[in-house]
Amino acid sequence: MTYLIIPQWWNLPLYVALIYLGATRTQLQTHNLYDTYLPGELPVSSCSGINTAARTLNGLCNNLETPGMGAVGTRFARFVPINTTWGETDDTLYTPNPRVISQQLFKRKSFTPATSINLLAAAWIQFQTHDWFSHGAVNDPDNLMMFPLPSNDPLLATGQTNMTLRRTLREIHGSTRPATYNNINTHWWDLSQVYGVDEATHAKIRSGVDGKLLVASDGLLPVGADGLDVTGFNDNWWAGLSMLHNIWTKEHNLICDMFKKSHPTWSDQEIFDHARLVTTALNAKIHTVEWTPAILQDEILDRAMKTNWYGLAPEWLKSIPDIFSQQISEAWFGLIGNKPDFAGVAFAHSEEFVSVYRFHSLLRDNITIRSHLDGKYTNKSYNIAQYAFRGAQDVIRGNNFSDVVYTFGTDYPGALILGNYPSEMMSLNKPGAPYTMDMAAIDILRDRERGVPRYNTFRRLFSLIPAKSMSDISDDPAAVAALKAVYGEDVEAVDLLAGSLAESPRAPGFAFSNTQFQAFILAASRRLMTDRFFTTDYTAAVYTQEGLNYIAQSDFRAVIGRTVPELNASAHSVDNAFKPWVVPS
Ligand code: HEM
Repeated sequence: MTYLIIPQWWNLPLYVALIYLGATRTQLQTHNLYDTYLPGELPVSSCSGINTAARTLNGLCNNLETPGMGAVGTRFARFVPINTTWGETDDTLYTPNPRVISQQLFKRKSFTPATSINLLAAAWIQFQTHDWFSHGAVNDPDNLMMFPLPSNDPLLATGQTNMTLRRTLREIHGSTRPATYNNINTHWWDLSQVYGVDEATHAKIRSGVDGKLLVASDGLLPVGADGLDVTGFNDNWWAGLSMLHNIWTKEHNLICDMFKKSHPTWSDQEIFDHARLVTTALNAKIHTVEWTPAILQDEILDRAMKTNWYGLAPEWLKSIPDIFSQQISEAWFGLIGNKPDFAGVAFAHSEEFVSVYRFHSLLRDNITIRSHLDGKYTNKSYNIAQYAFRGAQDVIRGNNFSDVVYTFGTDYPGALILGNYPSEMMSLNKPGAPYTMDMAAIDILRDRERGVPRYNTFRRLFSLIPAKSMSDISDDPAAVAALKAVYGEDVEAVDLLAGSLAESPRAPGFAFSNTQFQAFILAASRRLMTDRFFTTDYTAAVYTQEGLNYIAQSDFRAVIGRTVPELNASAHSVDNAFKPWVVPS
């Protein structure tokens, strides 16, 4: 297939643009899927004795032919050829100095808001990434990366001279193949951040009655000895995550009530399994047809995402026989309930996918709680140190839950641009971590360490036109000057995150760059089209018709209205719950 790159595809007429995005997905499926397992390396598992009509905790047996695919602890795949993923070595690993990039290029001097979305949208994407992936918080204590602080660094005054970071835990395959990294969560889109991926965690979150998850007497998640909410996955915790885990726990429990009523003889486990399927699919639908069109506010994107879920065909034409090729069928009928599509490569998230979601600039320096009754700010304000980790509880339980959710619905996150990375994230003290973290420097170093290509190589490998000079990256002279101050004229040295934050033009309404969007095109479809529970088994026999109807009839506004009824009207003041809610004047 001949593929023609159209840099500003968003200027094409709607249907031409949709065809172009479809062709781009095919191009990427052909050139950007690389398995990191050699044949026979993936541990063999069996599905005998497993209820294959339900999602498993560890992700085993989603794929019945290859039961281990996407399971907890399996390797990240790659979106770029394996021989390009060696990971940088000392001669380039620390160049330019990650701390210089952090302080000169990324650091927020004043807050620039992203005014097309609300703070819910920021918490939401981290909540989703915790479903899809994590390299884990442990890292390798015996293998450190270390680089000197730049000569003008204020930290030198404290006596600190270097910055240290533990390497990511990895599997080394000798000198012929690059190291690989394991996902400590399941790769599947299965809401594992809510349900957990192992028996011990899962046992703590179940009530044991009618399929429901455990909540405390105030209706919110219980708190563990570590001061964090008891839920499936609570790493890098903050108020936004606590809020969403609470909402989805409540939603799960409401779905249990529905099933208990219609199937009074079902056991706790039967209700749980069905409620998990429905809750998970509803979450995936909301992400696909609501969150994405909010963060990428463009008519083409809106249609493309709805096509992914529903297909282009009107309902009355959906009963015609599917005699089409896979691609036409996916566009006509949608991915959901269609045949699975692996494009010849086993499913797993990739390192490159992790990298394009380094969205720490979305975080606000302060969250000030508003009253949902009159929209006015209260005197309760929390900086990052106060709203992160154990501080999440102070926000969630120190206020009315409805006021917290209202605050997230009405306030803006930060824009994903240069110079807007919260400075508190550059001196982050995570409980249990061996050092204070400069998250901006870490974002840069992790990509280099894991062999994620720098910006221009990334563009080349993703069928995008590479930049010839800094001014090809951005049409904003200030951004170009900032890039040059750190990278000189060396456009090949620009890191993926730096180039992405600097990049313009963007499609109007896009909160992130077209370079990041290219990886998104591939991943957004793939996590749906490879999952048995979104394809072959998206049926009434597995979900129940009642379950399918529930998913079809719900959006995030409805979820908020059900789980926090006081906010029903506020959530419905907008056509999409991720757009800033209308505050009464
Ligand atoms: C206060 C809130 C947050 C805190 C405390 C936090 C903290 C962290 C920490 C400590 C890491 C691991 C650093 C390392 O590699 O050593 C990390 C990684 C990451 N964070 Fe955040 N983060 C927050 C919010 C967010 C948000 C809103 C996003 C948006 C998507 C995000 C996306 C990521 C991604 C993609 C990674 C890489 C994960 C991996 O390597 O598997 N984070 N964060």
